Amino acid sequence: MSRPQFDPAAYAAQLQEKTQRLKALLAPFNAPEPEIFESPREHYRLRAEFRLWRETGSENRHYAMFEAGDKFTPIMIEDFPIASRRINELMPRLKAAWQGNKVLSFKLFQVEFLTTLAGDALITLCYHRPLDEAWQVEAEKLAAELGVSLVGRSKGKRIVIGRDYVEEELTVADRAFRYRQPEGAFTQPNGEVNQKMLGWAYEVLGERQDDLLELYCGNGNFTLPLATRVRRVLATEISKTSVNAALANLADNAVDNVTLVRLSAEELTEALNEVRPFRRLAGIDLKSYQFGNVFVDPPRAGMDPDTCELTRRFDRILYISCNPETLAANIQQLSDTHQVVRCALFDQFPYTHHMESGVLLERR
Ligand SMILES: C[S@@+](CC[C@H](N)C(=O)[O-])C[C@H]1O[C@@H](n2cnc3c(N)ncnc32)[C@H](O)[C@@H]1O
Repeated sequence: MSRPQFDPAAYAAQLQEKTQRLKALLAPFNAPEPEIFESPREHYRLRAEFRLWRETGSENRHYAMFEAGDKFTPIMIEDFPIASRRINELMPRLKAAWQGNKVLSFKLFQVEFLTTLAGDALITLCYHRPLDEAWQVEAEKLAAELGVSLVGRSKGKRIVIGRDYVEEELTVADRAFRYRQPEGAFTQPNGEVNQKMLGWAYEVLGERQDDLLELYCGNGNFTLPLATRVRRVLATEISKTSVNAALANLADNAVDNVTLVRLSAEELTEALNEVRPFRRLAGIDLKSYQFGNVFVDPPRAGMDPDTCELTRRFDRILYISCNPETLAANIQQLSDTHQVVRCALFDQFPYTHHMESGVLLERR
């Protein structure tokens, strides 16, 4: 993550610029006016990742970040107002702990914080050395002192002290959903805005009598509330860690109309096009679904052309995107059969040019 230029006075103008950019990208498709969902101006980011910068000739290490494109000029970070209050409270306490403790600080090069609106916290410490018993003893003391879970990482090895996930609670249409969000897998960075996105998607999908196909479902962030709107859901995701979290989240929330399969979007497309069978789909009767709706939330690259083509089969395509350029390219591919009937801008990433958006496409 490069350093966002924190400047609350500039927030409104930056959001206006993003709104204009989204409108311009969606103008060729006669999209309606976007609904705008603002972010808190500070303490909105639930995750933060810092490199550590070691003073020359000393073992003192400092939190550091870099501007995009410049890996050599560290910017020392003492506090980080865009990050959650919990991260800001933990940062100096963690730094004091490693400055006074060689076992914890030796070859420590990166620190990652993961927190939740519900107040949970997990810290990942990344090392350029193997982790031994002495490290584990000190790390256990530190985890207890800070009241967090701790993960030590070194060359593909991982030691977990406490849990390897944080617990979150998000409310959608007056129902509270409990989530576990695993370390090392995707989570939405801006909790308040995420909750607004879930509410928007829930409202826009509406109450349906048929089924929903979900691609790129992650830890089940959208799956849980959207499952309450339809008869059945078939949800897919590529990451094993996220799939395991999603399975736990479905069980914890007693959501029982979802079938979850670990498949890439490309593999699912092949399965639905009967290009080849997949063992992971054994026992699932794809033909038994009455899919009227598809929900997608792909990574920045958007949907590949074949997956995008697959979504054309559905009357309703609900699309959340973290990259408006690839969103526009996908809509372009679908525009002869589908039209944009709702759209929204979710300001997940204040003080950066990044934006999250959502569209509902319906068959013409
Ligand atoms: C933007 S995240 C959205 C996750 C989830 N909807 C959420 O709100 O947390 C995109 C997800 O797509 C998954 N992913 C990336 N490439 C994929 C692919 N080719 N097929 C399926 N899932 C993929 C990632 O692991 C990640 O969980």
